[in-house]
Amino acid sequence: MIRVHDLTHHYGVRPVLRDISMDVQTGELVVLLGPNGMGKSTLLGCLAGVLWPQRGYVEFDGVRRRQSAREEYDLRRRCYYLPDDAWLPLARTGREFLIAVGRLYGVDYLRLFEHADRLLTLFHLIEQGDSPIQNYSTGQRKKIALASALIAETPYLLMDEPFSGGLDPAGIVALKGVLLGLRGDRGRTIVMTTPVPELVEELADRVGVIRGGELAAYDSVDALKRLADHDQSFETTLQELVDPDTRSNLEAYFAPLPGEDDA
Ligand SMILES: Nc1ncnc2c1ncn2[C@@H]1O[C@H](COP(=O)(O)OP(=O)(O)OP(=O)(O)O)[C@@H](O)[C@H]1O
Repeated sequence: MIRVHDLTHHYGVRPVLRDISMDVQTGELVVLLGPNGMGKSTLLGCLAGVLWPQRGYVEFDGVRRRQSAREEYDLRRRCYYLPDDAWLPLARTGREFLIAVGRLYGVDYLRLFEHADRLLTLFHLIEQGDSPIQNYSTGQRKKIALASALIAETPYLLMDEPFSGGLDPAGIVALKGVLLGLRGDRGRTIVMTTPVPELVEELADRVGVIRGGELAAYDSVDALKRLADHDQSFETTLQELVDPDTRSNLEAYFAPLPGEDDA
């Protein structure tokens, strides 16, 4: 289980997250949703231990992040953090990279080679698998980064915008399927961010909406669905939670400009 308690984070004097508290149960897939620049990546960075909140704390199974070097080291081996612009070893092949990540996370050798093959197949990278990553297209780089997160086989997976960055439709379907499979059958705990409400209904057990530096909503998909009006889709309900001003801003945008006839 992941516990975030009363977390506040500033960049300089500017507060980005204020008093965030949330629990993620083991085996859940939680989607953090919010407009651009609202602090989703910052919250994920705090969960991952790469950012240190000014107040509050993050715990994994009762172990607080960055409390002791030994505990933090153990935690990092159980928790894979994939930033949205993950570093890649450009001179290495995709396969070499996957094998190196798997070894770093202590995955058994025999499984590792088979798993790497399956990931390369799943993401249509078999042909590129033995070429240096510098020859990959943008979408292929995203796919190899995603594969690196999956090959680590960690119980906790923190992914920043895994569906962005040029994934093609087949890649999106593959990633959705893998995340659903891991959550359902293998009891992995996954926290991911996205600015796109469309992904939530299919994937999430629970949704956190970050707005104005606060957790504006944190509930199960079923509970959020009950908020939806009969004449309104779940996506529209989510969209309104994420950005209540979108509709009025659209109306304002299409209002007659000076000199236009408003008849
Ligand atoms: N290193 C930094 N120094 C100063 N300000 C930062 C830094 N990183 C992020 N910010 C600011 O903090 C706010 C939250 O950024 P963050 O990247 O967490 O948002 P986000 O919700 O993930 O956005 P997006 O959907 O665009 O990825 C933004 O206003 C951003 O400008």
